[in-house]
Amino acid sequence: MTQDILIRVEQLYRYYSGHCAVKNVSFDVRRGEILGFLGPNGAGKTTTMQILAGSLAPSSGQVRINDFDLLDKPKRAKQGLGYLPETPPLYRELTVTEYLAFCARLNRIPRNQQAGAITSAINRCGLKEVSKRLIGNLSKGYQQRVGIAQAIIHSPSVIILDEPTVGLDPIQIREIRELIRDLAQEHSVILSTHILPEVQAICDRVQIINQGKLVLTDTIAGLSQRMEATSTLVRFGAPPTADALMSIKGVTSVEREKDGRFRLHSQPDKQDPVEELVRRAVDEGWYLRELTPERRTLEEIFVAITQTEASQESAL
Ligand SMILES: Nc1ncnc2c1ncn2[C@@H]1O[C@H](COP(=O)(O)OP(=O)(O)OP(=O)(O)O)[C@@H](O)[C@H]1O
Repeated sequence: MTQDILIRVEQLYRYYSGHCAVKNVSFDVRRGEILGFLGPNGAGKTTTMQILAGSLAPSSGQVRINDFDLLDKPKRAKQGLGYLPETPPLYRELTVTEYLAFCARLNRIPRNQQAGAITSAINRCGLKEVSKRLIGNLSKGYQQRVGIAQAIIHSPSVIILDEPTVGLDPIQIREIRELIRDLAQEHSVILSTHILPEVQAICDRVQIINQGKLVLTDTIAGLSQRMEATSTLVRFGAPPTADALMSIKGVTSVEREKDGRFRLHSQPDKQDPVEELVRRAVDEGWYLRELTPERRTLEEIFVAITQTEASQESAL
């Protein structure tokens, strides 16, 4: 395992009494990256994250963290990992500092380094003003920060955040996303979420899991490419016939909208019809008034990928 690969997951399976929740999942997490682990509810994200965190045993497969096998050397492997579960493990009756002191001991931070580790986690997670308050009295956004502080207290090389913005208001969501980006300067991050724009906003790379299987691994740039326009809305002063539009190279189908506009479909990896469209509109006097490329949303790509998988499965 090279120094740049912090986590290596190989052929992971997890069964719950006959039901296969994670099927043959393999991936790496590299130094310095924020990896988005994206999937709908019930896809197998939490199960995978729990296995990585060492709180759930896999049915088969291997997880190595900083080159330590999670099953053979659990203590050494877990030292390299911080975990914020979907429901943060908080003690509401403790103050923030008391709770983090408890977490520092749990993580076996040497006694003479505990105070420094607590102060650093408090500062990095923006908890200074609430450090003496009871956790139970904090807002959900601050409670989530405390959850993140416990995940980083032992300076792990990778942190796993499972749905860290669920249940937060829009301002808290923005703040937590900023915090994650800040943390990524020192830690690699696995961000497990079902929120597509969250992955786009924060991550470098994305993996999509559906029904326990990884169905896509790509960079965010690659994902953007998949979102490139496959249709163009056009409006003309003197509209041509649909047949004339169909004759443009690259156009695969033409739809007429109720408001008189046309939607021209094309294929992303084939000839782009726009240049010829503009030239013909000028040459043939169609008076082009509007030309709007329509990008595929991440949702559409997600649905397309997951539906293709589902139809392939049902065909077997
Ligand atoms: N303890 C369990 N016993 C039985 N089945 C389980 C258990 N935990 C999860 N499952 C099932 O395994 C599958 C994957 O669940 P998992 O919680 O990993 O998905 P998820 O992607 O995290 O979804 P969510 O975002 O809803 O938590 C689901 O079908 C779920 O019902």
